[in-house]
Amino acid sequence: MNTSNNNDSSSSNCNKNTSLSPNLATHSDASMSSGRATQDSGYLGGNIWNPSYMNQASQRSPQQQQHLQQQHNQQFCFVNPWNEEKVTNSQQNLVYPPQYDDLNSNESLDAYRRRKSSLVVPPTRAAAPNPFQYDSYPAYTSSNTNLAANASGQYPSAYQQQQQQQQQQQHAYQQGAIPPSQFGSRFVPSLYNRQEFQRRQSLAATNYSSNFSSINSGANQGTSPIPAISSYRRLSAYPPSTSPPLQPPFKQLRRDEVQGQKLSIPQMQPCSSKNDLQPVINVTPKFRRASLNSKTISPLVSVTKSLITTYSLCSPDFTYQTSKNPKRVLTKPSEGKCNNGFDNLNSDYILYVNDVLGVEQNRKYLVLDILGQGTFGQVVKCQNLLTKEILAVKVVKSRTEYLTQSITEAKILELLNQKIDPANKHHFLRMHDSFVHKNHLCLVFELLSNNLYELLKQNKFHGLSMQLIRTFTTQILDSLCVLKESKLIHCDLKPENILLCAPDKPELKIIDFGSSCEEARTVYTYIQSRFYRAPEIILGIPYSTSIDMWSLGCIVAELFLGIPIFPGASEYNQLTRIIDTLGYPPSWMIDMGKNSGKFMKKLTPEESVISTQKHRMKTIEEFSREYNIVEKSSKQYFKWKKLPDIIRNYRYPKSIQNSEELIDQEMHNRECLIHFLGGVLDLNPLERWTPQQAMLHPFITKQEFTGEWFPPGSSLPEPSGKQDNTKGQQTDRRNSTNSLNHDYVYNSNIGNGGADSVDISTSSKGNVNVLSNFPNNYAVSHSVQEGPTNEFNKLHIVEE
Ligand SMILES: Nc1ncnc2c1ncn2[C@@H]1O[C@H](COP(=O)(O)OP(=O)(O)OP(=O)(O)O)[C@@H](O)[C@H]1O
Repeated sequence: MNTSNNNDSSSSNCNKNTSLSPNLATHSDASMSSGRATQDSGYLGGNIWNPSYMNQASQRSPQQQQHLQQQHNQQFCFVNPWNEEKVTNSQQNLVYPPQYDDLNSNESLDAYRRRKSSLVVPPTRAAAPNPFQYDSYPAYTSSNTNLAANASGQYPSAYQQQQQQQQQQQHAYQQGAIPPSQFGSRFVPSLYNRQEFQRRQSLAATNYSSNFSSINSGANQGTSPIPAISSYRRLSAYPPSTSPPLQPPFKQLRRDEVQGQKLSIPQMQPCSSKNDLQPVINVTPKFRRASLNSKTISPLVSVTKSLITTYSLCSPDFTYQTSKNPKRVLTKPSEGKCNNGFDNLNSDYILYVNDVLGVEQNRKYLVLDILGQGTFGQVVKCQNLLTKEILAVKVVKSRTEYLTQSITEAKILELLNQKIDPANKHHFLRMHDSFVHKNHLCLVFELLSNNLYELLKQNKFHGLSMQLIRTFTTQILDSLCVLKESKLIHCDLKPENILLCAPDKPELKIIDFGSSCEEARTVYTYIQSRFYRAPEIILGIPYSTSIDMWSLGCIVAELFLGIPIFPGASEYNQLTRIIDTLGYPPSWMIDMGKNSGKFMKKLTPEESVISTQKHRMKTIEEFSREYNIVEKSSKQYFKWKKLPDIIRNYRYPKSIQNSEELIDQEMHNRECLIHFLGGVLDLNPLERWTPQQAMLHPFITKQEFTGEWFPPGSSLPEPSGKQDNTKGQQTDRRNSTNSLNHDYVYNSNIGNGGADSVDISTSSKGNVNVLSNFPNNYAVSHSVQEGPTNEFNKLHIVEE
């Protein structure tokens, strides 16, 4: 053998495999002819019939071929499928079939050989029933076999057929037919007419049965003249239309043969229940490796959960440390510019997932994710590694002004948590701890869920149900009652600062006391988020806890409408929207406000003739010209301008649109809400309801609402004025359809019941019944509210 030749070396390997037995060698083609073996190896080592090899072989000189053959004669025996009668090792590979009696005239030799060879393995198929039963098909058996129907017209059973075949075979031998033993290992049990055999012969079938190999060996020794019948039958023995699937999977069998395993062909057995199946369950399936705890793991687990171990097993040099993982940065911008590179430009600490906060002060808060970002800093979800508790940590900006204000927040929360509401009943955020990390004050809070803005967003900015609004409002009012009694002002009440305790419960808590102050120390004048900013703050007059009630009114309206009721784009725009919706504030507020002149103008004597109002808003042009800015006109979010109209005409929930009764109920509730909002969104802070008063309103208490309601302790002699105010018609007398005239005198020294400390003298000149404004057919103009989100559904279910 030419060992310097690649082909030869590969063939040498093949020889090792195929030298097991001549017969097995004949069928070891599947793997060997699958691409790796070259043309020569097909001959030298593969020991298979290979058309390309045959071509090559035919092109070689007889000397070359003889030489090659001699090299391998001692190692294997190739059985030429066509040299049926006198097969010898020396000639079998070199001789073409002596006759091609079924060769089509237009068929090439190669095509013929391909057609005739069962070594061109057909695709694997499902197992078939006993193939002998196919012989009973009349169309086939009548012409080609002796297995015809008996006299009664019935076809013999498989067993009867076998018996019949054996008898026929014996008879045929006696008549001079060539016994299959003379064909080497080849025979077809049911067919021993030579020509017929030659036409239908398949090498594939002849070596699959273990019984069969022993029979063959017996036959070769001449001890068994009558071959036993194999329970498997070659494919080509079936009529084309009824060819049964191959069984068992030949490729696998050949592979097993190559690996030297003794073939054991499963025998057919009757099977009546699943217990008869006796499945073989591998305790340790192939391709599994041991895990570190001595169990085996699947390939899937090894490349997913156990990837690190797998890598380690693949390469001893592989090392892995969690600390070297790239950390996900949570802060934007993430470039370290201040505080030794720890902070970004905005003095925000640059937070990464898996950072540990508070180590310098014996704390260990593992950063998990970002929860929110605000003016004062960032709020991150953390795990206290010492207690395993999941919490929220507010990492305050490192600038002094924020630090000072946050210290105030911490003090107020401490006061609320420990002194004012130790039992945790009044919906204030709980603070657990505080520490300093890299010059940042960190406040540790209980972990809460979504804020109300996020809830509305999830609800596609559609309003919440009345019941849910009531539940939320009651809780907020409860907090505001406590704050008022404690003379504390939150100063930044908005949906973002009201958080659900859990995503599936309508319980909430008030957060962010970073702007809070004592009523007696109202140092800052520029407070509250714009949409929720009270008119007295915009105008610049002294303020009290009533600014929180204004914010509450804006929040309640937003919960109903889904979007802010006063979404001002600027302070000017904010005031314009408020006035458009609710009318002008009382004159004393405008006169008193430090900022009034910025947004308003005193009416000229000519203008005063047609209006009882002393002031008017500057036009956009006037304001823009004066401040050299481009003030844009208000974008209208609602078709209607006045609060009662906006509320009344808001689309109905889908669930009630088909029920007249439910619509009536809804409209009644809306009137109640309008009345409630009228009291809370009173432009006059002195007349605005306190949380205690609002708590008693029918909207909260669910008492019957008759269209009129006066808060206890109210010093207003004419409550109808309140109702008219809700229509935005009280103070905007130019547009007024009814004439009301309240003159208020601010006296901060008088502290009586009612709203805030105020001495009020009123003269009411009109009265309109709210209920009389109900449209007759209000259902017609309402669009349908789309379905709520899942999150909202959850709340809804809890509520209803
Ligand atoms: N305890 C908490 N649990 C879950 N999320 C929280 C918690 N505290 C705050 N958040 C989230 O972080 C956001 C910002 O928090 P917070 O309002 O306290 O920060 P801020 O800097 O004071 O903001 P603002 O600009 O409103 O003053 C909140 O809107 C909320 O979504």
